[in-house]
Amino acid sequence: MTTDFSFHLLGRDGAARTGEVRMPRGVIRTPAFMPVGTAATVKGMYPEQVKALGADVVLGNTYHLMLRPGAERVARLGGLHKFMNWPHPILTDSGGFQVMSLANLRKLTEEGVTFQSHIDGSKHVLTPERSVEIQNLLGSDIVMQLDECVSLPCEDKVAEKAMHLSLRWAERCRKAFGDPAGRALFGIVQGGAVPALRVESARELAAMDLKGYAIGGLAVGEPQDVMLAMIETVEPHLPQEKPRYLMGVGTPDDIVEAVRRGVDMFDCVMPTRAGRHGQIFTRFGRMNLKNAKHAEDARPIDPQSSCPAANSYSRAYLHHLVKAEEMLGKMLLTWVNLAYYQELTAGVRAAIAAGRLEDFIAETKEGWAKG
Ligand SMILES: CNc1nc2cc3c(cc2[nH]1)N=C(N)NC3
Repeated sequence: MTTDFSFHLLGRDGAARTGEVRMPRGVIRTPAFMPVGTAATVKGMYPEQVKALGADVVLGNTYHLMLRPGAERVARLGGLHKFMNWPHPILTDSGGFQVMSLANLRKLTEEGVTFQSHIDGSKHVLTPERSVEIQNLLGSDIVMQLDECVSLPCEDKVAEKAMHLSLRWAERCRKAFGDPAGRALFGIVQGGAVPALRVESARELAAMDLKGYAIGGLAVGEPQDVMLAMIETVEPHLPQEKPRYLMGVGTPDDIVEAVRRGVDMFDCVMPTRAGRHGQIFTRFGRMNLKNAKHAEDARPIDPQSSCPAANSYSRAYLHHLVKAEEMLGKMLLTWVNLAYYQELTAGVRAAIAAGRLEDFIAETKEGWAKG
């Protein structure tokens, strides 16, 4: 077990890469999909199940955990890994995005952001230093810088102001984080949909020599071609030897297209949230089990899937559970989706290692189209 944090490129296929992020709590095989565990739980899943699916790392959220149960309380109880019984790597988001999307009465200044909790209206402050402190209290393995997220579309000068503030906050996070063994601070590239701003952000962050780089401010409703164009703009300015993480992305198609363009890590609430609402992702494409056409379909979702939820329950039964809004329906379909996302990323890793990513993507998209 290593005491350091290191990234090893094990294979390439065009701009796509496969590798390993090695750290004390375990190895993250890339391209990696990180299930979202916002409030110290991957909703509807046992941690043992999440691990058994092949997930090497889960995501936690500073914003949610600082409000409830509180970062100091989690620290007093031994840290987030012990608290949620996930002894493997955890990446925590900094709160930058959630404050903008969830909190009330926000006031943003150079110092940081003050806001009211969406849970009980209590007042809170998040500065770069406090965000790093909270993530340290949680015991996070990969800490994200605090950034200012703008919602798209926005005026260029708004994106520029937010990008420059985020750079100054990255520097403050770097100073507050220091260089603790086995842990990493990732910067977040901002700049809205303005190529020149994105390039400036990437180059300034690369100069800070951080352990990894996220591309943020995307997957906020912009069309896929805008997101992919932004990745192509930023990618050449990010160090080849460090992990790239596309925040909040995405559908299976988003993921394979972003992998093709050099992204290594992903997180998205899509598989868990959609599963709770009866929508699933499979190698045959998407299905909505609310649809009456499944009411008497005795077939499992996918007999070839290794996931019990996909190979041992009829579509009719799952349709019934979804219509009845039964807890088990949410659990089984979350399991189906996370299993597929892990199966897809495992397939991508193997395809890159074998130099056949383009064939794999073509075969995969053919499967989705057949339905
Ligand atoms: C769902 N889309 C999404 N885009 C994101 C973008 C960011 C993020 C989280 C996201 N989620 N977290 C940040 N700290 N900054 C950028």
